[in-house]
Amino acid sequence: MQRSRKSAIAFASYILIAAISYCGVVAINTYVSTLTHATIFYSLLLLNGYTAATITYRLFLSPYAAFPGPKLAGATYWYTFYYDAIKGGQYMYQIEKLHMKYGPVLRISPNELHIIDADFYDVLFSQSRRNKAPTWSQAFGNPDSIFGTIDHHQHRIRRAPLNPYFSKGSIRTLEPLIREDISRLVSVFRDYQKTKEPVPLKAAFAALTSDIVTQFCFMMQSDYIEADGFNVMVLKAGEGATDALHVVLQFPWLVSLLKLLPDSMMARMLGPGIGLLQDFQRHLEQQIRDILGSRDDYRVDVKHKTIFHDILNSNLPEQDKSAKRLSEEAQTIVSAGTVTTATSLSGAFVYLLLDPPRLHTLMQELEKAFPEISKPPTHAQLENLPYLTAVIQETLRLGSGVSFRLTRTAPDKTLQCGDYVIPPNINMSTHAPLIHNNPSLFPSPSTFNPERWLPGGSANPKYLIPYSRGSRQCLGMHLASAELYMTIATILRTFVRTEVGDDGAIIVKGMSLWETDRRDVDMIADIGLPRCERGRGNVRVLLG
Ligand code: HEM
Repeated sequence: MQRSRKSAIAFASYILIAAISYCGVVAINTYVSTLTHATIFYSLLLLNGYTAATITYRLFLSPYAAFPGPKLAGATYWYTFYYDAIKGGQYMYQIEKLHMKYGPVLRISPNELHIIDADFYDVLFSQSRRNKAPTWSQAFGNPDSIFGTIDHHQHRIRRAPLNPYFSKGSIRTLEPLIREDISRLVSVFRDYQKTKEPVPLKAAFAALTSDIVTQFCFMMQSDYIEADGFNVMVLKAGEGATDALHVVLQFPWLVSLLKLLPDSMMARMLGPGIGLLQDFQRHLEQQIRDILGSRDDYRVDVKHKTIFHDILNSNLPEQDKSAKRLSEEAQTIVSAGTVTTATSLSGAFVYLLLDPPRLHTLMQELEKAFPEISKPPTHAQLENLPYLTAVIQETLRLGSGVSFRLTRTAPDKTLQCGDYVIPPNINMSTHAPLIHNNPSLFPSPSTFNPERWLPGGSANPKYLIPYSRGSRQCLGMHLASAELYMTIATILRTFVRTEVGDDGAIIVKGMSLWETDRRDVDMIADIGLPRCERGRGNVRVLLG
């Protein structure tokens, strides 16, 4: 567009805004005094000037203005707000449509590009210097946690003491704890089997993952597995906390405001589960204060070592060892490590139980590798099972627990994506579900088809990105992997049998879906976590 035409549009916008405001002033003139009228008039005039200048800058002068996309999205954040906050997590789907019109690099807000080129993913989410876009730092209310840390170097420093705790080797030593917790879950499932009550699978798996992560990191026994109904309120509070995500992204100061409210008011606004989360947070804060109070002791090899001991023992600067920051870190780890894996675990059971032939193939593999139920294979042995691995890859493609768009900026590099040259410091984002559901990468993307991951299959592991990549990729990915492999294998092997009927059809015994189908797991909205149809999502099975 030529500069003269752009200026004409800017001028016309200004005139329009001024005219609308003037009409408003004339309308209220009847009701207010002359003095108030004058105040309103000049305020609106100032506001108009500011708005017109902002819009002119965004549309014509900003470094984002060179990229294609709807003008309204480039002019105002209300465009994003409309699709995500008002229409409920729909911007991801609108972005998909806009990519079809505008191409792989798209301006989706005044200061964000969305990029759909799967081959650019490893460039964007790389180990090189990448900052997080500031908008997302506050998104979950923990701006000083590793997740909320904007600057690349500061993120590296803060993450360094945590990496060994979550390394593959460390998770291997954790296997007895994971196995013990899965056995506790099996015992509770046996009670459900006796009473013939449907098992709420997602709540059960959230109890499992929550018990594992709190024991592993904080030596805390939350015992949600044995709690009535698996303490479903914790799952609901975790999910409920993201309900406000899109509003918080537009008004980040709301988080600080909410934190000032008394607990009882928070519970009334956000539901009773928040009370449990608050109890848990208080417990963590006490634990941190206790450790900080015995600063002389934390360097010795304590028996009940928690993640805080590692952070306090590290060379992190003193301000990063404050109780407030450690508490933010702890909250991030627990919330990131609970609902995410529970979503994938419950998804896997739905996909498999709806597909007896594929479940049969998996059961045959498991029975061979795992002949005695009392002697379960290790995580490493399970990782060598090709069909189980394919089932988990396909589950993570279709139903991973994170749907929000991940953002990065390259502060000191110009990046090239196809024909586009992206200057330093531009906020760029990608929605993993849009890559995972791209039919040119994964034909018939909504079909559960583990075979696509087997040797000779069409799927390329390069495009499977549930945990993201680069220096900020999921801290808990090895833990999540151990939980997925060990839980799926143990629960199936303990409760499920399959056989071929006289007519050649596969008969599944021991477990069946209860009032549950794909609608209970298929994502139709992005609320940070993938959200299924309203009123659905309570994945239940009967054990018999
Ligand atoms: C299937 C399960 C899981 C999925 C799909 C998943 C996915 C992700 C993704 C996509 C990110 C990157 C966010 C970003 O780039 O900003 C992330 C970060 C993170 N995840 Fe996970 N996650 C899972 C399980 C876990 C578990 C079990 C833990 C527990 C410890 C965990 C802890 C974290 C933390 C602490 C971060 C922030 C890392 C950072 O910013 O450096 N996640 N996860």
